[in-house]
Amino acid sequence: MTKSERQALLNKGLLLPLMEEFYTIQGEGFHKGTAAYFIRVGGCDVGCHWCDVKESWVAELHPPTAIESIVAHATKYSKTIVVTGGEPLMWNMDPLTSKLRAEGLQTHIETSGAYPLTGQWDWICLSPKKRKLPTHEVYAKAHELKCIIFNKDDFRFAEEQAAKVNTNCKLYLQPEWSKRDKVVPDIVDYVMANPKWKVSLQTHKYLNIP
Ligand SMILES: C[S@@+](CC[C@H](N)C(=O)[O-])C[C@H]1O[C@@H](n2cnc3c(N)ncnc32)[C@H](O)[C@@H]1O
Ligand SMILES: Nc1nc2[nH]cc(C(=O)O)c2c(=O)[nH]1
Ligand code: SF4
Ligand SMILES: [Mg+2]
Repeated sequence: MTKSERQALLNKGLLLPLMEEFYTIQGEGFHKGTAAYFIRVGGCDVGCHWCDVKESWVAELHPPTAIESIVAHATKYSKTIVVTGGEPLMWNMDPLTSKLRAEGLQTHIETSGAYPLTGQWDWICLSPKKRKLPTHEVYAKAHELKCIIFNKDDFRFAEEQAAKVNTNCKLYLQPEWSKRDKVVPDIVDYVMANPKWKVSLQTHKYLNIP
């Protein structure tokens, strides 16, 4: 395959830069505790300074992988598939999600929402970032809003984002991992005072699983 043929397939979402795929327990948010197969797609230019997967950022470092092979692996492990990254919405997610759904699998996404929403999703976890805000469409369609708390201004940002999502959207505050000791007491107080929010922890990091 020539370089331009490969690029054309990436542009269509028929190949995706695959960083890793693994079967684990969803650690975060509404589906925390549920066994799920994770597909981590490379490429992200949002640039969160505390990102826990910076190795994902440069798409070219991850092999362009046929979606048929990603789906074939996924079907062996789980009925619940979480597509994450990197920022998965930098790629056209229509072909991957239609193949996953054709196999009867539930499609979940973890996204900043900073790029146009593609794909058919059973669950959208939107985690907005100040540096590159979500699109209007993803606010309307998100099932879960998961705001990361690194400092006190992030509570203000979280409320601003909560005002933009649909009324059925579940609301979560999740401590930034490196600041957890400092911010957890503030999150606890905040959720007790504002019970429309729930706490989300990165439970996989406490369990020492991927
Ligand atoms: C690595 S991101 C990939 C998906 C997408 N780019 C996004 O940000 O939603 C997956 C989830 O981890 C969260 N996350 C990343 N780094 C974190 C950290 N240091 N502490 C807590 N959550 C973090 C993100 O906000 C997001 O909800
Ligand atoms: N166990 C586990 N749960 C997760 N939930 C969201 C994750 C992500 O990086 O998107 C993640 C992850 O990396 N591992
Ligand atoms: S948007 Fe997601 S993957 Fe990209 S830098 Fe931020 S947390 Fe990391
Ligand atoms: Mg993670």
